[in-house]
Amino acid sequence: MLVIENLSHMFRNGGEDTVVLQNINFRVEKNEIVALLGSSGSGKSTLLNLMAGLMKPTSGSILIDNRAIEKMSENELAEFRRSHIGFIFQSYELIPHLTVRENVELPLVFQGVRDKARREQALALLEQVGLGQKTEMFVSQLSGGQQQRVSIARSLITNPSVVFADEPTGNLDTKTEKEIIDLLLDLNKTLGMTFVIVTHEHEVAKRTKRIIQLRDGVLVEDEDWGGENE
Ligand SMILES: Nc1ncnc2c1ncn2[C@@H]1O[C@H](COP(=O)(O)OP(=O)(O)OP(=O)(O)O)[C@@H](O)[C@H]1O
Repeated sequence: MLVIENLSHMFRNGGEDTVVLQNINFRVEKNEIVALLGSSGSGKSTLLNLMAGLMKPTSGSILIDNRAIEKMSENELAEFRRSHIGFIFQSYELIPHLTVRENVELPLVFQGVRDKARREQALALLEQVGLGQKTEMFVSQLSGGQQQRVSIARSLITNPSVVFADEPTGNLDTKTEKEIIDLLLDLNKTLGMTFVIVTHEHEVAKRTKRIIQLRDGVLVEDEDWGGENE
């Protein structure tokens, strides 16, 4: 359902070309949870930006649900992103003066979903991420780990085909990091949600069943090692 085909990208700065991704190929099936691992400068952010349709690749293709996103117009892409792709960011990107529930509802506001239906879906997801008691608090009153749970609930509310998590535990302590990855593994299992977790930490990556590793813009390893519990 996410297919990366012969993907290459270069940046052109004043006559000089920097090749950042070289002929990347992999596919992520529906219901999979994978880690995209690489050290700083390996090309993770560039790959993520391409997969999320935020940039067009120099060559190659990104298919999500059999649709080549690099071929879409800006409008098509904006609409496709809203309904097919979820995001989780290192710094949560929540709106501090809205409540927890309002933050989670926001993507549905943009889709024109009615009040009552929005509220019900948001409350159900907040229950699922362990924030059933905090729905009417402001996000600024929550801990980092709780804020990341809100952002996870928000990423799921449109029932996307894939959720991209960009260093989702980068701002969290080790214990909270473990809890957040536990939650993503649980949501993968219970909802069948597909996650791509971008990280530079091997400790985080090895908790998923499959690790795709980038080095200097090249995919050096794509290992399905069975996961920690199997
Ligand atoms: N706009 C740009 N112009 C030129 N080079 C760029 C540009 N953006 C990124 N790069 C280069 O591309 C390479 C990969 O960068 P990228 O940000 O994708 O790596 P990363 O693995 O995400 O690193 P980090 O974990 O530090 O964010 C780096 O060498 C970087 O300097």
